[in-house]
Amino acid sequence: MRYQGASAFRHDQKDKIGVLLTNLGTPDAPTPKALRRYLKEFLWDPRVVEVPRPLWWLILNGVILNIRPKRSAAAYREVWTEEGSPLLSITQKQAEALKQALQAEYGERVYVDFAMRYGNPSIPSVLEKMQQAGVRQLIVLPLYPQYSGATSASTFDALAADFMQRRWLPELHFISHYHDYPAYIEALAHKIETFWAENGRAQKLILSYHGVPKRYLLKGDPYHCECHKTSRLLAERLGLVQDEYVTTFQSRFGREEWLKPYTDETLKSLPAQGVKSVQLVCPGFSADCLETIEEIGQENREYFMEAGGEEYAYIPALNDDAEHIQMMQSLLAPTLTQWLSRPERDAKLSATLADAVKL
Ligand SMILES: C=CC1=C(C)c2cc3[nH]c(cc4nc(cc5[nH]c(cc1n2)c(C)c5CCC(=O)O)C(CCC(=O)O)=C4C)c(C)c3C=C
Ligand SMILES: [Fe+2]
Ligand SMILES: [Fe+2]
Repeated sequence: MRYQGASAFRHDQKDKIGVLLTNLGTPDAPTPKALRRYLKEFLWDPRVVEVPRPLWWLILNGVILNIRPKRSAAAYREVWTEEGSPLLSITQKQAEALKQALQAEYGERVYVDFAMRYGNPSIPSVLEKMQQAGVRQLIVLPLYPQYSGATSASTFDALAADFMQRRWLPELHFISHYHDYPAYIEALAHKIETFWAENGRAQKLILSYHGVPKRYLLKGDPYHCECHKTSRLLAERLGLVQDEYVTTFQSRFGREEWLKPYTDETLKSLPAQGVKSVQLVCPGFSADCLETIEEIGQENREYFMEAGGEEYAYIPALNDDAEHIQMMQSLLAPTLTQWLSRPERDAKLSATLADAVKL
């Protein structure tokens, strides 16, 4: 059978409105074996690595998957906690807090869950769970504030691939970005101001975003512009002038040129320009993860200190902060209120119709 139906469907089941939070994903364990599986899925996604498939298959399977898993596993071990991968445990907490908030406001008709684009819990497994639970209207909120083909569009691909196999599709609202949403800017600004109130201010604030190959920008990916717009709005809100902050890009992969300026090179060059104290914030990461805790919290700190820097601080991501959850709640509110204003499906009538079909 080509299309998967909901054969266990009961006509007296109440319809629900689903809210699905997604993030990138993470390995199941900090081991080379789990990393190999995770990186194989992640790096084979043509949205992530735009290189002709036969050539990339050879490089990925012949070189990268023989070297990278061991190196990445060592890095993941540095950040792994009793709750597992930080990205997974924080996303889980975000979903739980959002569920509490939305159900308190709208009641049990709203169903909240989370999924990962790569690894577990997978998008198809959570969509199946939601369909079984009666979700007929679905809002998907990928927790990527800035749109990129490599992240937001790739998440849409995974949804579409699942829907292509399903008989009964939900009504869909896909939130493709929120880089300039006022409550997001406000939550970031408040996080930074709270940090300043407790720790004082550094000479420079570094706004570091995950990079992508420069080629993607030249081909029309709006990610670079959206990062810069987030930075500008945040700087305006904080009253920062041009030389008090800088936007940089981190986490390069491979040999080609990525978006510049690079975070590591910027940090290595700042002390010689007289900047001895910096604070870093990563507005594109909605949850702390390997790339913030290890790369920004540890690796880049060493580069800065070795270059003559004196004070270095990382300001954590918004994670499951109440203000972050409220931001998500207000982002979802217009669609939720609109959908909730429609009459509920008449379960009683449907049950009768179903009986009629059986006769
Ligand atoms: C190979 C190219 C990569 C592109 C393009 C890319 C874009 C991109 N990634 C994020 C967010 C995250 N990336 C994370 C880890 C990570 N990213 C890449 C490569 C690319 N990312 C790799 C190989 C890895 C794995 C770690 C490693 O081996 O170094 C993470 C952290 C996941 C975790 O488990 O903690 C996040 C989050 C964005 C936002 C983005 C483009 C905009
Ligand atoms: Fe990445
Ligand atoms: Fe741009």
